[in-house]
Amino acid sequence: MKDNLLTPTSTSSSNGRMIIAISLTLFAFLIELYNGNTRILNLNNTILHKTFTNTTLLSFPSLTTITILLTLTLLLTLLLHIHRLQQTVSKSSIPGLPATPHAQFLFGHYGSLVHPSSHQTLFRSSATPSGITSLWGPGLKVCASVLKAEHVRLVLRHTPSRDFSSFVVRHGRKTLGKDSLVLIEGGKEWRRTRNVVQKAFTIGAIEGGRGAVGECAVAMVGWLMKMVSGEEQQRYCANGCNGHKCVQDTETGKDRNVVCLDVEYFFKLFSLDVFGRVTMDYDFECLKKATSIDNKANHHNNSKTTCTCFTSPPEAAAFEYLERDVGVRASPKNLLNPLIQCYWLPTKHNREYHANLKLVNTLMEGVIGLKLDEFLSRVRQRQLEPKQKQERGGDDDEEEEHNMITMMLRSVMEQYYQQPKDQQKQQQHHHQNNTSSSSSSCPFSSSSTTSFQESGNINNIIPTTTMTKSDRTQIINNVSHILHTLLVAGYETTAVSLSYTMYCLSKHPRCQDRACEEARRVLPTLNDNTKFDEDALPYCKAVIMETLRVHTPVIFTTRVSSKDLTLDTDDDGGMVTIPKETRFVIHPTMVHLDERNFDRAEEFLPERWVRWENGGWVDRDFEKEKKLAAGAASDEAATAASASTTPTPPPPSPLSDKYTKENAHADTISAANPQSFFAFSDGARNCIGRRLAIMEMTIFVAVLFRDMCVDLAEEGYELVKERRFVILAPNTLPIAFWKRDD
Ligand code: HEM
Repeated sequence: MKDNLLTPTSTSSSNGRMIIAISLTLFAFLIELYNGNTRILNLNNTILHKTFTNTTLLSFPSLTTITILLTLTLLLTLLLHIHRLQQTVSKSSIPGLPATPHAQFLFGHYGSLVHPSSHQTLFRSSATPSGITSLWGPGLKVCASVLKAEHVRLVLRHTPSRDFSSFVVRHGRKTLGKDSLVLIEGGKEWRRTRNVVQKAFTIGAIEGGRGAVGECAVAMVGWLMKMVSGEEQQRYCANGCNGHKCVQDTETGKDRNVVCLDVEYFFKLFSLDVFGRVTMDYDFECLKKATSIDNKANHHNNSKTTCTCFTSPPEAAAFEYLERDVGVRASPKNLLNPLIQCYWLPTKHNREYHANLKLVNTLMEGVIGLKLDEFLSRVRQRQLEPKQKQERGGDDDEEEEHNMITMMLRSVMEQYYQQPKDQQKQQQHHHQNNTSSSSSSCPFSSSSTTSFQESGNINNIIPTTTMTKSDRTQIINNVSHILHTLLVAGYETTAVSLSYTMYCLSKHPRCQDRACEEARRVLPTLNDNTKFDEDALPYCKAVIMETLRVHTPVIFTTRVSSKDLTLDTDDDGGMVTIPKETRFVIHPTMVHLDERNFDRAEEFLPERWVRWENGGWVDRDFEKEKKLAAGAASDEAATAASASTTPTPPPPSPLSDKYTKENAHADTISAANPQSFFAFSDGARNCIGRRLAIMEMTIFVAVLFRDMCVDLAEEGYELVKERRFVILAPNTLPIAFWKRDD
């Protein structure tokens, strides 16, 4: 293990000397004053002089004297305290681990944590050889960070408890509701809420959404094609906008029509449309509305190369506003700004906030209300059926209610009607007292004492008489909060990930060609009967996995350990015990880009996830390849066996011929270990939307690259990432799309 760096850093020791010097000077001044000897400070005849040289000081101190002495003593104590804190933060937060520099006495390493560029220094500079770092969190909480995949897995699987700043929780709850899944720290309350959502995110429900995702992807790519061909140009991009343009292909010298867009905005529309159709059984028509508004009035020509003349449909704009609002209000910059912290102040910001929240709530509640009516009418019908038929009806229910929103309604109602009456009343009362719909209580909150269990048949639980108005409001509200939470967790993450995919593929045209080959083979035609299946598109899926590995959108996640964890610090048997209650900060990008976890970690190589076999791409089996390689090393027939661990390259094709050398380099990469991949976190608290997100993005990549190509739209463009709350997103990302001519 490295030497322990427990010595204070040079900055903090010079700060310490300065503090001691100031304290001593103040102390000397105090003594001088008390002796009435103010002449050395030339204070004769000043108020201070009169105050202190008056007889009152020596006989009986005046109120002013006491106040001044007290203030000075307090100041002195404070300075000494700060000095002590400075000394503390310069040491390791966990005994046995090296100290990490750049800690600050008030916020610890928080300042460096929030700046993406500082992560590298922070997490790597002072880590043990196995990648463990000790940190100070805000308020000098003890923190640790781990880089080795094995350690990360252990931490994430050990406990689902997260630790949040109280500001994030406060503002998050205001918008997403008191029992928002993402904001509950852990424990039984989290488990109950998670179960409700989990019941809706079944494999069947997600697979049932493939058709809708395919349709949204085809609509978006179809629109891009029209833009490129100029069919839509007149309407959207006329009058000087450079969104649509004709450029010369550098390789062939031929003219090429392209459309250039700042992509994140479009992927947000796509992601919202998909979310609506898959989870709410509702079509927001965001893309359609955004692209069919005659935007000439909104036309602005401030971008040199990228078309920006679109207006967000109101729903998309409202979701976007609320998503950003939490980040703005919880930002450390605004913590002391009452105009931002107080929701009730009549400011422009607050008016906009309330209007957007109302718009979103009205929309959600309207959709849920309709679904609830449909569901109730089915249940009532069944209640009227003869008993025998009711008993057989269980299976039909399952089929009929395979959409997510109905399944959520079902779980919420089961919970609600399983509770004793007095608890239902209590919740309604609580709801009525909270005029803001977003702060109502939830039936599966901690106040509920009933166990969360399968009820068997919901037909027997729902009252046969009409549901009371307050029951209805309560149920709609709870489902609305769940949907809003899911939307916040899944909307921007997906759009940002798709944007990064465009960036990676622009930099790696050889991967575009391989994705195109696969898409054309698997999706020879695109029509109403096309079956979209991400599992049949392993290469496109590998492109998504590799993008998420290299550009992980969620910047970090936290866990609070519930027991001591012993981890190795180096290869020589060194160990460290990290005490319970330690807060772990896990930074997935740093883990993914660490050579300990992935071979040639900095390179973008989808081939680490898939191999060519029997005329198509298949997922690579890391464990099997590892065993084969290990067996081969000890075996006589080493050469023959090791050949089977090296993926067979695909046969040359007209598309990939151009990139023979690059492809050969990619095909020799060793298999990725899926257990070292943490873009969706791990353990019981992993991302609930992982499957949906991968399905949505894989299908989009296949549909797009089947017929189109992408490139960076601005020469010399450099990817700059900005932090938005917990997401790291590209600042701008201008991408040029064009139609493949091969
Ligand atoms: C590329 C897209 C996505 C990425 C990279 C992503 C990533 C993550 C990560 C890293 C977490 C934190 C888990 C932790 O603290 O350990 C998370 C949580 C969560 N995600 Fe996702 N996510 C994505 C898409 C989605 C989608 C589409 C949905 C739903 C529609 C969703 C719903 C959630 C929810 C509800 C949680 C909170 C789970 C809990 O606290 O128990 N996510 N996600």
